[in-house]
Amino acid sequence: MSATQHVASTLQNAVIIKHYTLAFLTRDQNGCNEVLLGMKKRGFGAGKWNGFGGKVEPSDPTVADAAAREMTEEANITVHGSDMQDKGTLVFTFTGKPEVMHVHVYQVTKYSGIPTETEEMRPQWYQYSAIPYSSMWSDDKYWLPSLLEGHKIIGQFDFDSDEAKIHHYVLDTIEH
Ligand SMILES: CNc1ncnc2c1ncn2[C@@H]1O[C@H](COP(=O)(O)OP(=O)(O)OP(=O)(O)O)[C@@H](O)[C@H]1O
Repeated sequence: MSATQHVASTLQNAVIIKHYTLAFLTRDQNGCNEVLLGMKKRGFGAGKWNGFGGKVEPSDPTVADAAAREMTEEANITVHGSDMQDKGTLVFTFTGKPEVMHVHVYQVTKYSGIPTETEEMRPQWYQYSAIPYSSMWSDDKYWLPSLLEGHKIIGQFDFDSDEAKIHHYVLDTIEH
C-alpha cells in the first residue's frame, strides 16, 4: 500500500476527523530563500516553531480562506485564500485519542504588511539552511524540506500519547 493509500484509508475509517490548516510564507531575500515560522506561545504545540494555522471554522468559506485567516490572526499580515498554494495533506494520530487530525498544508508568497508578534505567535524569518528542526514538531523534518523544494507531500504520522515520539509514519513526495 502506498503512503497515499494508507492516508486515504485512515481518513475513511476515522470516527472523528478534525480539520486544520498549516501555511508557510516564503520569500526570496537577496537571492536567499527564507520561510516565516512562528513560535507558538500557547495551546497545542506551545514552545515549538511551526508554520501558521489552526482549526478550520464553520464560518470559513473555504479551507484556503481558513489558512489565510489564521495567518492574519497569528502574524498580523494580510494574505488572500486565493493565493494559498495547495501543498498536500498531513494526517496525525495520537495513541489513545479517538480523533484524527487532517492538516491541509499550504505555501504562500503573496502578502502585505509586516509580520509582528501576536498573542499566539512570535514570527521570525528563517533561511532554509537554518530551520530549527530540533525545536519543531518531530514530523516537520521529514516533510518540510520536500515542501520547500517545491514538492507536494502526503503523509501520516502516528504519535505516542506523549505527543513527542513518532512510532510509525508514511510519506509520499509528489515530484513537481
Ligand atoms: C503533531 N504534529 C504536528 N506537526 C506539525 N504541525 C502540527 C502538528 N500538530 C498540529 N499542528 C499544527 O499546529 C496548529 C495547531 O492549531 P491550534 O492552535 O490548535 O488551532 P487554533 O489556532 O484554531 O486553536 P485555538 O484558537 O488556540 O483554539 C495547526 O496549524 C496544526 O496544523
